[in-house]
Amino acid sequence: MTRVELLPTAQQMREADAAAIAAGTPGFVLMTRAGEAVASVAESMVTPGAQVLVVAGPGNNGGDGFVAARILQDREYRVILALATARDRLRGDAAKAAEGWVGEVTPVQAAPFESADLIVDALFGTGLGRDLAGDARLAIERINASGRPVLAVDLPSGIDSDSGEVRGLAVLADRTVTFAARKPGHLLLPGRRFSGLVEVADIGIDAQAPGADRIATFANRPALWSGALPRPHLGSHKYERGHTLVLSGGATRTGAARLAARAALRIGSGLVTVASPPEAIGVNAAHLTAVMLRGCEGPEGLHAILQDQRFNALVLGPALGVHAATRAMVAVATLARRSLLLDADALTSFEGLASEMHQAFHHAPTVLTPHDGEFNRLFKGHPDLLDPPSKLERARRAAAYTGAVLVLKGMDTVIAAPDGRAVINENGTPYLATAGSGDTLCGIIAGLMAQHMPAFEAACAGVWIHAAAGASFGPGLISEDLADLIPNVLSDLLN
Ligand SMILES: NC(=O)C1=CN([C@@H]2O[C@H](COP(=O)(O)OP(=O)(O)OC[C@H]3O[C@@H](n4cnc5c(N)ncnc54)[C@H](OP(=O)(O)O)[C@@H]3O)[C@@H](O)[C@H]2O)[C@@H](O)CC1
Ligand SMILES: Nc1ncnc2c1ncn2[C@@H]1O[C@H](COP(=O)(O)OP(=O)(O)O)[C@@H](O)[C@H]1O
Ligand SMILES: [K+]
Repeated sequence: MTRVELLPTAQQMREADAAAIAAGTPGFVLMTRAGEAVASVAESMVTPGAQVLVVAGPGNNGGDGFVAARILQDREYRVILALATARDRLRGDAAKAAEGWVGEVTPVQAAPFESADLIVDALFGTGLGRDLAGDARLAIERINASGRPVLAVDLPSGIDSDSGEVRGLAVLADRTVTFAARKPGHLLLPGRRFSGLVEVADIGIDAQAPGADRIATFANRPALWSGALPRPHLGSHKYERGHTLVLSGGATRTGAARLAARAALRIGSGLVTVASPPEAIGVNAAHLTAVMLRGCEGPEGLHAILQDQRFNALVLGPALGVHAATRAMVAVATLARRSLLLDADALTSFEGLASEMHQAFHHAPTVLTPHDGEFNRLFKGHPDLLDPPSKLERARRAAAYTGAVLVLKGMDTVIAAPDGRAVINENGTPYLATAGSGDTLCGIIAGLMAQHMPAFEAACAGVWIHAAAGASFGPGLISEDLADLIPNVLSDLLN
């Protein structure tokens, strides 16, 4: 929890590997340490003397498998080594590791998958370069059909290290031992689901320095943003803690705004006002206490309210309606240059009109919070933003395109900044998939921005706090609960 966790790309791992070798640790020593780590986790998964099937591929991932096989054999496990390539095609350290294996080498077609007590998947790791076919694919089909416990070396074979995508087919592992650092593919779906429990083994490589491409991806941990969390001081007055304005929908669609407003107040925004269309004033008034209420009719109404400079953060979108008036409100809010959060209908109103958002948000802190459906609608007609199979890449490109911080929601929420920084969240719970939970997230993030937290940090913190609040409640969670769970999460973070 206390350290920032960089998730290196496969390329950054190769650079870190080369740096360790240049600093005096031979590649074969790194491979030996990797194989030792695999062997010790394997031992923890079986009883003494168990039958372990190591399935090795053509590269260094296979090399790690050969080392692990030798160690387990020395420790008197019954090891069978199945190789998914011709032995004479092994090169470099992998060939050297294979020389250390004195047992038989079984072709994968003949390997006893179903009778193994444990299968060690050492087919492919960070070097997977294309969709699977041939012997390797057959081996994965057999592993998955066997029903036996599986330990993956570095990554479940078939999972793309950078994107978490399945390249044709992938091993469904119970556990994964990875080296030096987790990779984005361990946190992004579907890779996260295929990886099982992931352990990181220190093999003497420093993978925490971004590589030459400088594009850094991090796991969402408090260490990234807790220093920027707002902390009121003795002399703080409420206006210093910001004033969040949340736009309400019409008479039958007011709940979303109130959920966001309450969350903004709980996260510490000094004041929160719901701006309501005249016909919904009554229903909003009946439900609001600490949150204030103002009448607001359309874009002109919003323009008039924003003459008061103290409104410094806005939530626009939840239940506002999909129409031109919502687009006009977004234009008013953008011109007003306040911290701005756009969600739901504010995004869907721009369906097929994303070009109107091109570089629109560079002038003030702006956060967009689409789920996949909203993202796909918003960027319809922009294959460069929609087509990359990697969620990380889609979010990064959309952030660069709009100039806003992009929060692409889901179980593996990605937060991307226009400058290329990106963060993957992992502390959520499926209980957050409940009506109104996204509205609460809007209020949390806007409330943090109202307190002058920078947009990217506010988005990362907001996503984490929202998820921690949901997870702390668990079964039965409804979105009305979420705001009131924030204080406990906050006090853990601030103390
Ligand atoms: N970096 C480090 O710090 C350390 C890394 N270590 C370990 O090395 C692993 C990375 O090794 P790696 O680079 O040799 O790649 P790896 O994953 O074995 O696969 C490459 C091979 O697969 C082949 N191939 C690719 N796609 C294919 C496909 N679809 N279908 C069929 N073949 C395919 C490809 O062949 P080619 O593309 O050349 O035809 C090549 O032969 C890493 O995950 C970790 O376990 C540790 O030892 C210690 C330190
Ligand atoms: N399976 C899941 N695991 C973790 N978080 C989830 C899951 N499903 C949804 N969420 C989170 O719940 C929230 C739902 O938001 P959204 O889809 O906008 O719902 P709504 O419009 O009903 O408020 C998002 O923050 C999303 O990341
Ligand atoms: K593997």
